[in-house]
Amino acid sequence: MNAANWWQDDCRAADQQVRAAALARQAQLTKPAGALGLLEQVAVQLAALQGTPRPQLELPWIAVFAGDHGVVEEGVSAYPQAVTVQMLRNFVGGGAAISVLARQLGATLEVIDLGCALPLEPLPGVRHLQLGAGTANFARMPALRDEQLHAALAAGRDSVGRAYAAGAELFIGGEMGIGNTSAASAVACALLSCPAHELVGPGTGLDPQGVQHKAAVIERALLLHAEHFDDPWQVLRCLGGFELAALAGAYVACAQQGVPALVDGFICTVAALCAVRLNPACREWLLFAHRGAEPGHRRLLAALGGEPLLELGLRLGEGSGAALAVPLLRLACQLHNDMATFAEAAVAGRSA
Ligand SMILES: Cc1cc2ncn([C@H]3O[C@H](COP(=O)(O)O)[C@@H](O)[C@H]3O)c2cc1C
Ligand SMILES: O=C(O)c1cccnc1
Repeated sequence: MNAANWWQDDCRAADQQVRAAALARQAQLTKPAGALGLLEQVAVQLAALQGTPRPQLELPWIAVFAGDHGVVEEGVSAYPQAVTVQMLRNFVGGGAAISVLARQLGATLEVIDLGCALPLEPLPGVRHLQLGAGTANFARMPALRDEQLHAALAAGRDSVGRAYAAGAELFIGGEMGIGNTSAASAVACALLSCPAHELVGPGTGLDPQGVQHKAAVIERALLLHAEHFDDPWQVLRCLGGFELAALAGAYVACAQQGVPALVDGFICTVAALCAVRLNPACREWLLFAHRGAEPGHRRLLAALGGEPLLELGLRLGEGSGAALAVPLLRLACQLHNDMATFAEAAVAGRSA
């Protein structure tokens, strides 16, 4: 193994003894067996991942990765590229959806600028890594250079390192980058061997004609880069983005460092698919927050065997859907930890 390819290093294993204890506890709680559905499963999974029979979710860590996309010159987004840097200011100004959600949750919000196309002044509270002035247009050439992909993957890993050091019990990745539903769709088509029209959707709000044009641009790019599609690293290099790669690196690092990750929307789920292709053992550390409105999200979740907690018609990104699922996960933990057992409450168990 190439030592530089840190993403191939071993992942931590969930604690199977704790899982068995957590499952046994669920069976003793005063409710019909299985009656809390997916909430039981996520509490047990969090217990096994956190290595404790009493899972906790006091400090979620939210990292929003931002980067621009050269493919926007093909006219694939309903919004102008300037929105990426403008939203970076909004994240730290406190007015973005994820800023509001992070405040309400008492979560740490870290904002990482990986490389925007438009000029951006240094912003207090933003980590500026400047991997380039956005990616290249993947409809014409590879989106990233090798060193940019290495740096983006490492940026995700390093954010997880800070989350771990801060004692965060959950990692949420978010993204910002006009055009990134195109990059995400292209990556997903390459990894799933799927034609563009089956995965591409409106993103920020293209009309049906716009979606058709976006699919045609992606189809052209798929033909251009097809020789690389058996290697997830090459797929990210040819079709990905700085923030997609950082998210993929973060998800692998979560599994290596032992921090459960809660995956957000369509874009994050594509990054999760990349992570699982780069290092299949990381799958166990991924929880899925929601199924969003972008039509390809359903297929992505199915490919990953991910069972989302929420379905709210979200199509925002930024990590917002994952943040919205945190109260539910917290309640799942509290139910698991604080409900009485049949014996404690003197309630009769199942008769047959
Ligand atoms: C104001 C605004 C805030 C956002 N926050 C997240 N996105 C989301 O929309 C973008 C992807 O959609 P597309 O591929 O169609 O450009 C990403 O930046 C994503 O995070 C936003 C988009 C806008 C316009
Ligand atoms: O689900 C997402 O991640 C998404 C969908 C549309 C626009 N931005 C993000």
